Amino acid sequence: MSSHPPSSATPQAPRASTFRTLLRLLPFVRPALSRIVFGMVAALLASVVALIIPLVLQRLVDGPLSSGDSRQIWPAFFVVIGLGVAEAVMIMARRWLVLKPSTFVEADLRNTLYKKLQDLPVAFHDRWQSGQLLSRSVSDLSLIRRWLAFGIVLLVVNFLTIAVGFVVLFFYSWVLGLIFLCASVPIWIVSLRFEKRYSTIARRSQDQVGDLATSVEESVHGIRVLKAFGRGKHSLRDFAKRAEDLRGTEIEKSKAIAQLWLWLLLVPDVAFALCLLAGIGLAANHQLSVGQLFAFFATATVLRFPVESIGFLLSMTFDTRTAVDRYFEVLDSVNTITEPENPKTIEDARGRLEFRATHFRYQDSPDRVRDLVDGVDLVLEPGETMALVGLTGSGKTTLLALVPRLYDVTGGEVLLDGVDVRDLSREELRRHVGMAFEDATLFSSSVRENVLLGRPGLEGDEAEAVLREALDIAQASFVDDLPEGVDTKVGEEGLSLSGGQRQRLALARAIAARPSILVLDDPLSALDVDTEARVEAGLRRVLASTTSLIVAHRPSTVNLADRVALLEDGRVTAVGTHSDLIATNEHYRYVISSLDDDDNDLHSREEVHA
Ligand SMILES: Nc1ncnc2c1ncn2[C@@H]1O[C@H](COP(=O)(O)OP(=O)(O)OP(=O)(O)O)[C@@H](O)[C@H]1O
Repeated sequence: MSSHPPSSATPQAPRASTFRTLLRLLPFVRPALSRIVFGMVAALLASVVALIIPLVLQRLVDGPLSSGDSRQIWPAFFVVIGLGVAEAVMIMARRWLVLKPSTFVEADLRNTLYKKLQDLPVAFHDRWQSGQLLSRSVSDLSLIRRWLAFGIVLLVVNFLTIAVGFVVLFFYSWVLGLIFLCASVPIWIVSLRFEKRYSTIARRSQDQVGDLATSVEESVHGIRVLKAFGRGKHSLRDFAKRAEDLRGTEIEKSKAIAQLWLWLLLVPDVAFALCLLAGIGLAANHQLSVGQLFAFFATATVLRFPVESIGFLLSMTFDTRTAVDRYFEVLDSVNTITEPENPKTIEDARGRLEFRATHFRYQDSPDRVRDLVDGVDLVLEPGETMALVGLTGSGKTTLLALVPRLYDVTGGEVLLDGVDVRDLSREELRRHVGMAFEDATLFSSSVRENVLLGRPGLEGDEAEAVLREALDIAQASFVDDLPEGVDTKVGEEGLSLSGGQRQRLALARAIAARPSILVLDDPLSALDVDTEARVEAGLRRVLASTTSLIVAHRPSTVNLADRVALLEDGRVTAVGTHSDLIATNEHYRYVISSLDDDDNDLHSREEVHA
């Protein structure tokens, strides 16, 4: 799993404005846009209705209440009731209109992100912490959904309500309206300052959530190691520190919100008091009727919720802006493993593999270090089995990864039947090349699905035959003893199986793909000597028609190969049969003698292979 930032420590690119950032959601929101707009209209109507109620009250106070004509009270009463019901219906309509489409937008955003993650190269995943990706695809997206369903609608509507409300206040009394307007100026200043401060804290908080998710993911993933080494407490300390960092940031966030709230609560109260003072003076001088004064305060009360909620809605908007930023950081990542513009095809794959002056270095390797793969020239003829041998860390796994383009060469070429692998479509390349890794990864599905992963179109008897043959060659008949045979679910990452069992299934998966090139990264390391010998015998049958490049960590694996290539200082310095190289190459003898093998006698199992 990746272990490097981007995390909270990542320097940020220059920030686009909040509006521009949020606008990037538009392509995803477009299908839901009409409903969201209608939702806003419904919410706005609800606000307008709420603002009309004080008008009726004014008529009531200045009319029947002051004249004492009780008959006129009832119509006003029913009008107020009617307006109240209309407001409730509008609010319900708003919720109905926006809730459902926002879930579709969220699902679309999530699927797009997942697709992108599948498409991005291994080099991307090397750099990104899994928890950061997890938090982006779960909590950030749910934030965006809530903002779409609720935040943006109320933000727009509340601003409009406040604007309309101010006009109404001016309508009742321009003096009181002006006082109210001037008194609210500090709110706008504080809100603008809030944006800057809050956005920075929100970003830190969301990144720290990602760090925390990485911690959980790593400790769950490595629970066996932690338990075996009694590192639970250490891991807890590490986790607690990250949780504490997040708590600190959340407190900072709350303080910023609390400061804004202080102004949002204080300013209307002060404005109310000032207006009350001025209003009583105006009413005493008969410049304002009691009904108008009453309606003014009723309207100002209606405006209280929109004004107060602005703080919450702004913080929600800035949280969402951060979530959108984080989301698009992944989506904007460039996939360096590109599809060729004019892909070539290999009609009849023969399986000739050639490394021609191949160079490769990892993107974060320092300039002073020479290329890890530093000019490899190597040819594997069709049907040939080649073992790749070298000291640990010499770049064997890396060289193998260049064949299916898990990484792209940084110089030279890798050719398949004379075609540069970068000129083949990725889909075609993956059809020609099958791969099995030392750390066999299985998925939480059935044995059958895991083994036939590379043959998605296969069904019925044909699928069964391929499955059985692959399991047979990989010596994986243990699957028949599982509770539901090949339909048994192997659990998360196949952890219900032993390491050797997982390796055999991963090997069966590579075999079932029926590639013309098989790339095996020490696929038998977890097997006992006898099982390995049987697998080797099975492989020999398959490998006869398939070109294979096998990283060998045990002399017994070398035994499978027609020839052996020696990787030394980033180059292939010798190619030959095992016995030739033993006889002629000192470094090869040194490497072989340093390899771990339970069975040092290479020839002791020849009868098995015969
Ligand atoms: N994703 C990566 N990013 C940066 N450096 C890496 C990455 N993967 C491997 N390396 C470095 O490249 C070098 C070669 O690694 P590689 O796994 O290819 O060697 P190897 O010969 O297969 O080793 P072993 O025999 O121990 O399996 C190592 O020094 C390793 O630290």
